[in-house]
Amino acid sequence: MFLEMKNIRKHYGEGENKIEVLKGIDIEIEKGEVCVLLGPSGSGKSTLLNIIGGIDEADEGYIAIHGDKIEDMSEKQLTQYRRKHLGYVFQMYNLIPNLNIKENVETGAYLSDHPMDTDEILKGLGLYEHRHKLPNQLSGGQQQRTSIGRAIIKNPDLLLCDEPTGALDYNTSREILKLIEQINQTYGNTIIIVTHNDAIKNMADRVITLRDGQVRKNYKNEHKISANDLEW
Ligand SMILES: Nc1ncnc2c1ncn2[C@@H]1O[C@H](COP(=O)(O)OP(=O)(O)OP(=O)(O)O)[C@@H](O)[C@H]1O
Repeated sequence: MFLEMKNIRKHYGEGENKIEVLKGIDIEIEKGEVCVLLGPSGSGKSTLLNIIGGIDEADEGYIAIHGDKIEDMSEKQLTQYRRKHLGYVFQMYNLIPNLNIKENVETGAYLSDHPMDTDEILKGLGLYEHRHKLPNQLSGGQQQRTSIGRAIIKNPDLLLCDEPTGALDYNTSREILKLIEQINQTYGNTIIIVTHNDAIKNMADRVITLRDGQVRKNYKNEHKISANDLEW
């Protein structure tokens, strides 16, 4: 199993303010799967993604990648894990405003052992001609493509996408989802997409729904369609 989560629990606050955000999550994801994580606002999706990403810590339970438990890792190993295995795509792109598009993509290669060629990535993303521009000179879709470039330049085993289309219109969203699909097909990386958009589950290999900090549904999608055919 590529990614295994077992009895993940997480709370925030103490006493009267204590909220149980994740109440014992068990999930297994195979290598190369596109997994869509759905659930209402506040159900714990981003918290779970941040725990998988090693940015937040669970109170209980464990996450193992390739059989290596994250909780057993030293700070140094955790840094290695983030560096080697993980790419992160955020809803609001989080680009560095005073670096151009090429430089923003290159920040993702920092400290990576075998980064991919930046120009190749820029060409694949349709950003090559814009490479010398600053983020605020590009559309939302182009900025999101830049942030995807930054996440994939180190060719991560695991690509985590938190509402990657949340700020985009229908056509641009579909373009971004097609890009994510193409990355999965080309590099075989495992991809987790957190979204509010129910339609995106149709392009997934695995669909997981959270409600109130628990897994409500977890199934393999036998009738996967291409991102190009998604409608909402
Ligand atoms: N750092 C934090 N401190 C306190 N409470 C938090 C923190 N992060 C998240 N929460 C709370 O945990 C709950 C789950 O939040 P989370 O962001 O994981 O949900 P979500 O399913 O991703 O929601 P959304 O779809 O709105 O992004 C919410 O009630 C939120 O207010």
